[in-house]
Amino acid sequence: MGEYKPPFTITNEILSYVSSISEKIGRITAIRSLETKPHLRKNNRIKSIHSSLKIEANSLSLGQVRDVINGRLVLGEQKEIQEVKNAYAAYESLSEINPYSIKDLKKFHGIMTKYLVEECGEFRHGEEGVFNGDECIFMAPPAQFVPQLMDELFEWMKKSRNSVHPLIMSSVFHYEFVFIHPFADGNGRMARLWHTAILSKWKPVFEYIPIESQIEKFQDEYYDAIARCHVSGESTIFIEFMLSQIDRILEDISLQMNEENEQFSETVRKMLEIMEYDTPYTRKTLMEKLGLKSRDGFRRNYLQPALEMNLIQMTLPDKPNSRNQRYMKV
Ligand SMILES: Nc1ncnc2c1ncn2[C@@H]1O[C@H](COP(=O)(O)OP(=O)(O)OP(=O)(O)O)[C@@H](O)[C@H]1O
Repeated sequence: MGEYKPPFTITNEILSYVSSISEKIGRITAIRSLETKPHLRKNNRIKSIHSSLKIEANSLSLGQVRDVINGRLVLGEQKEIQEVKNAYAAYESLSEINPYSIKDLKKFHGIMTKYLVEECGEFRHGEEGVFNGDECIFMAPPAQFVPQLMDELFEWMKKSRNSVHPLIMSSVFHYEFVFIHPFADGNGRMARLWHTAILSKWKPVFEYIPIESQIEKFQDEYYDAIARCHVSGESTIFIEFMLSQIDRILEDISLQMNEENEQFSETVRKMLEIMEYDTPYTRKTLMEKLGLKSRDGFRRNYLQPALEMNLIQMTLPDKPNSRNQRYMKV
C-alpha cells in the first residue's frame, strides 16, 4: 500500500485560526463553566444532535429532539425518532471513540444507523452519489476501492497524529471522508461525529461544543466548500471553512458563558436547587418552596431569566399562560 498524503496547503488564514481557536479554548477551559454546568453541556449536546440530523432532513424540532432524549412520548415519524435515539447513543459514547480505528468507525456507524440502514456498520457494496433534488452533484469512488481508500486515510492519520495539528487533521479527515463516502447512508452524520471525536481527543471540552449547529446554520457554505475542494483537488478551502466556523462558535460560547456568569443570579440558582430533574412543577409549588408571595417578582426574577437561559422549560410552550402549565429543569 502506498504512502497516501491527503493534499492540502497550510495558509496564513489557517495558521491564524489555529492560534485564535487555541486561545479561545484556553479561556473556556479556564473558566471551567462547561464542566460545572451540566445544563449547558446537555443543551449543547442536544443542539449538536438536532443540527446534525436537520442537515440530513430530519424534521423534528429542537424541543422534540430533547423530548425523545428525555424519554418522553413524541408524535413523529418512527425513522426520525430512531435517528435521534441512535445519534444520542453515539454522542453519549463519544469519549470512548478511538478516532484512529476503522473498527471503531464501523462500530459507531452501526450505532448511528441501527434499525435504519441495511448495510449498518459496514462499508457500502454499491455505488453512491450526492444529489441535489434529482441532480447528481457528486459521484463517490467505486465501492470496490472504499476499503483501500479508508485504510490509506486512517494510516495517514495514525502516522501524522503528532505532526499535524488536530484542528487541521479533523478537517482534512472530514473532507476526505465525505469524498470517499464509505457508507451507503449516514456519511454526513459520521463525518461530523468523527470531527468532534478527533477534536475531543485533543481538548475534551469539544465534546460539548456544538460545531454541528454552526455547520447547520451555514449549510450552503458547507456544501459549497466541499464542492470547491473537489474542483481544486485539495481540502484547503474546507479546512479554512471549518476553522472559521469553529472560531465563531467558540466566540459565541465564550459570550454565552460570560453572560451566564454575570446573570446567573442568586434567585435562579436557588430555584434550580429545589427542582429535581424530570419533574414538572406548577408555579404555585415553586413559589411555596421558595417562600415567595409576589407572583410578579417570581416571574421577573426567577421564571423569566431561567426560561431565557434555557435552564428550565415549559411543559406547554405553545400556551405559556395555561392553567396546566408546568416547569421542568433542563
Ligand atoms: N459535493 C459533495 N461531495 C461529497 N460529499 C458531499 C458533497 N456535498 C455534501 N457532502 C457531504 O455528504 C453528506 C450528505 O451525503 P448523502 O446525501 O449521501 O447522505 P448520506 O451519506 O446518506 O448520510 P447522511 O444522511 O448522514 O449525510 C453531507 O452532509 C456532506 O457531509
